[in-house]
Amino acid sequence: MEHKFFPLFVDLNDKRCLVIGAGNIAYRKIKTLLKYGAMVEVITRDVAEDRISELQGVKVSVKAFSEKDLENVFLVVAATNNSDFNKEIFEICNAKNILVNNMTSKFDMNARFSAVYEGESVQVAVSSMGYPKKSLEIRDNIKKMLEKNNCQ
Ligand SMILES: C[C@@]1(CC(=O)O)c2cc3[nH]c(cc4nc(cc5[nH]c(cc(n2)[C@H]1CCC(=O)O)[C@@](C)(CC(=O)O)[C@@H]5CCC(=O)O)C(CC(=O)O)=C4CCC(=O)O)c(CCC(=O)O)c3CC(=O)O
Ligand SMILES: NC(=O)C1=CN([C@@H]2O[C@H](COP(=O)(O)OP(=O)(O)OC[C@H]3O[C@@H](n4cnc5c(N)ncnc54)[C@H](O)[C@@H]3O)[C@@H](O)[C@H]2O)C=CC1
Repeated sequence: MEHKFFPLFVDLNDKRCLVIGAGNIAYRKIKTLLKYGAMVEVITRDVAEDRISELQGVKVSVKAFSEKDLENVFLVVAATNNSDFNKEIFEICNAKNILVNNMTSKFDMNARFSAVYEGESVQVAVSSMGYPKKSLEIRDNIKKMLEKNNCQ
């Protein structure tokens, strides 16, 4: 369903975040979560991206996902390449009021990642309702503007 999301800055430090799926894009999402201090766990059918196994402090379980895995989880990333399964994960998490991102959809999630500019004393997050290319372009323009005006 297409509707506006509320922009919110969330403290992920020491929060349990569960990533389901372990491919190339999951790797990028995990790196982002780690950057903000999250405790990341991965559940996957197989590890398609080897760099995930090398990440310090990330627990990887090669097993089938079950609803029990959601206990005390703050944020879930549905990161498989199976959009039907990712949608199912979204529906389960949403019903439990768990934050859930879905990397194979524009709408079937309750939390989207954004295109971020990190300055020393400013953070800018851009979302374009599910269209990341547009967000990246706007983020890059904002970055230039802030740097030009010495507003980092
Ligand atoms: C809805 C959302 C859900 C989510 O993943 O959170 C989503 C969904 C999808 N992205 C897809 C593709 C790509 N996404 C990127 C990049 C990023 N995508 C990010 C966010 C979001 N992507 C959320 C909306 C954000 C918003 O509202 O603006 C960024 C900003 C943040 C991040 O992921 O951390 C990060 C940049 C990080 C950085 O560089 O700083 C690239 C480029 C690249 O990889 O280099 C491509 C390939 C090029 C292309 O195809 O555009 C597809 C497959 C489309 C298809 O196959 O057709 C879907 C699914 C779909 O559209 O159905
Ligand atoms: N949101 C975003 O930022 C982006 C999303 N995409 C989308 O991402 C998808 C491709 O993602 P990649 O990471 O390249 O995939 P990949 O093929 O590298 O990895 C898929 C992973 O999902 C796991 N998996 C699949 N089914 C599973 C199941 N039932 N249970 C548990 N794990 C399962 C696999 O074992 C594998 O680890 C494409 O559909 C594309 O549309 C692509 C670019 C960016």
